[in-house]
Amino acid sequence: MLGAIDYSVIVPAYREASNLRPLVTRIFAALSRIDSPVSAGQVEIIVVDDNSRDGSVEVVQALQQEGYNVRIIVRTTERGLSSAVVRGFQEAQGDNMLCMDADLQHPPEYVPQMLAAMSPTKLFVLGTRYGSGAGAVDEGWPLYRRIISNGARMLALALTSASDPMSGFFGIRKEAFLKAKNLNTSGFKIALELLVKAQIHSNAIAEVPFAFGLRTAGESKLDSKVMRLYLSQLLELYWYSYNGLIAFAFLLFLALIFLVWRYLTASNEPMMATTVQGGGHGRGQ
Ligand SMILES: Nc1nc2c(ncn2[C@@H]2O[C@H](COP(=O)(O)OP(=O)(O)O[C@H]3O[C@H](CO)[C@@H](O)[C@H](O)[C@@H]3O)[C@@H](O)[C@H]2O)c(=O)[nH]1
Ligand SMILES: [Mg+2]
Repeated sequence: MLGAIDYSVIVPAYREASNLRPLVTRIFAALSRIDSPVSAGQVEIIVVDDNSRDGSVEVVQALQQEGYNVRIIVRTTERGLSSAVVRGFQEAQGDNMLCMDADLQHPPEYVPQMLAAMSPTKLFVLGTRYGSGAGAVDEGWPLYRRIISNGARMLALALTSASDPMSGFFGIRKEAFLKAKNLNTSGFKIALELLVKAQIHSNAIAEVPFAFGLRTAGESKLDSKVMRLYLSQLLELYWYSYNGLIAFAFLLFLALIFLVWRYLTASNEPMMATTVQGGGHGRGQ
């Protein structure tokens, strides 16, 4: 697979050894189809792994030996989805960079279309789970996950016109990525961060409806810490995008949500239980 690399697919991965082979082979199979708008030889895949030590490195080495243009970066001093994506973008050879999850929830068959949607005028491509052509977003999801997903989306409405900045399946042109300064790389929402800080206007966004799959192997790493990080990221982005007054109003709104939540959860607790739970047990992000 020689020739210029125009497209880089960045895959943040933590303990995803069993998903990497199907991911890589399905992406290249989709690119090798006769109707693919992008050819396999133009594409590299970069897995950014946070020292999973679960055999991911060996899987990628085997795929390389079979001729797939894939490499793995193993980070040992940093952790977190968003910072892994940024690291991948920094290492990418292609001018068109796509981010997708390792766990096959972002279907590999959409990759050619997502890559081809980027151009000098379409600086950002977003896989969206909303609108016509998208599969049912939350089929099979528990209620709490649906509420979190929709709540998170609504809170970002005033920051971008993109229909689904939370999908995690998105691409950005290198020149736009380089424009974004002072990125907050904590948590999961790097797409929203880039949409705001690279100042992507609505007419520069291409949207591709897709059906969000179910994870069949490994575990989700989205925990309450990720949600708290998202709220603080939102606050910062409101501050960045608007004047302090609107950010302050948003802070009050968040405080109100918090109070309602405390009230609702407290009413389900015994009278004596004024303090609940210890610290989070999620991975540091
Ligand atoms: N390198 C690295 N990768 C990570 C880390 N945490 C998660 N990942 C990788 O990031 C991808 C998404 O993580 P999941 O744990 O599968 O998250 P999810 O709950 O399915 O959330 C996904 O879907 C959401 C939409 O419902 C998205 O909002 C979110 O960004 C993500 O794409 C997976 O490939 C996972 O291995 C980390 O600390 N480090
Ligand atoms: Mg997932």
